[in-house]
Amino acid sequence: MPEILTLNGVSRKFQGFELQDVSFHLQPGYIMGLVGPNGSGKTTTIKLIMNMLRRDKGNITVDGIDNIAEESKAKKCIGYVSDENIFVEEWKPIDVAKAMAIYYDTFDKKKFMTFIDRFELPLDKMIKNFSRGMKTRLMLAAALSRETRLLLLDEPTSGLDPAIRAELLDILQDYISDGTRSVLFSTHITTDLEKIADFIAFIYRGKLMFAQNKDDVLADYRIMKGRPSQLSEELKKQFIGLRESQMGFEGLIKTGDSMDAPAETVVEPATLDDIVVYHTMGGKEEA
Ligand SMILES: Nc1ncnc2c1ncn2[C@@H]1O[C@H](COP(=O)(O)OP(=O)(O)OP(=O)(O)O)[C@@H](O)[C@H]1O
Repeated sequence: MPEILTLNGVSRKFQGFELQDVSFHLQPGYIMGLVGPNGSGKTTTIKLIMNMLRRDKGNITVDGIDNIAEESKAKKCIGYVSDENIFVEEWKPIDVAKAMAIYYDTFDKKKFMTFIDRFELPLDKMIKNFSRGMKTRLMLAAALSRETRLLLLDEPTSGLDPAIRAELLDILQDYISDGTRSVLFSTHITTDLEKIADFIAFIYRGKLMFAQNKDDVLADYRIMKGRPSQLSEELKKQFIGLRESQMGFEGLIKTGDSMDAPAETVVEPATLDDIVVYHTMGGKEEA
């Protein structure tokens, strides 16, 4: 079975920003979370996969299909949820169903209606009068109601209330459970990723810092805390990001570098949030 998604040396330049040489792949049956601070290139990466933006370099395949040479075939494999509404604002959910049935031969109206009901969406209201979370739920209902191999979701959980968010995470796990499909979703809510992601791709200032198994990522880093007197210049150099105060210090360090921690410093597991936040504070560049 081919990889569900492959990016090879993908680059795109805007004024003041460049997505540089991004390469990663996603195998069937897995969920990958795309993280990084505001403006780091997550939406740009997702739009390049959707060919909504032209890349300058590199190539992208979806289920083995080149996303430019065979664009419509590739897009049929993808269920896409944008960070903004993609439907005509004057449409009601029933108009979305009509349009989906025209564009996609695998669209299942019954399934769509079941999701409309499950996501508690009104049938008789125009999309322009939907809240942000309702718009996201509608795009999810549409994306989940046809046969796809990849769900490509741009911050799908950020506008959702906790109950629907938990439900969505269950839906995503269900989606990949037969081992033939995958999910790539960007988010700032790293606790969602701690729950369901198998892989984490971390983009910062247009560069892919890593795309790795989540457990390996968590095993790779530690938080070290201590008193100011324990922080030598030598130790400072080891930190990826460091916070100092008169009371003490706390920083992110590679697990290997934490092995010879000075006596009485505290070394703890790092969360994904710690890993993202400390990487963006500056300090040592990744090897
Ligand atoms: N069409 C465009 N024209 C010019 N610059 C753009 C365009 N699209 C994106 N950018 C720039 O590319 C950079 C990355 O933006 P992008 O939306 O990919 O970030 P992001 O990681 O998704 O951020 P956020 O977490 O805030 O959604 C930003 O500096 C943005 O201004």
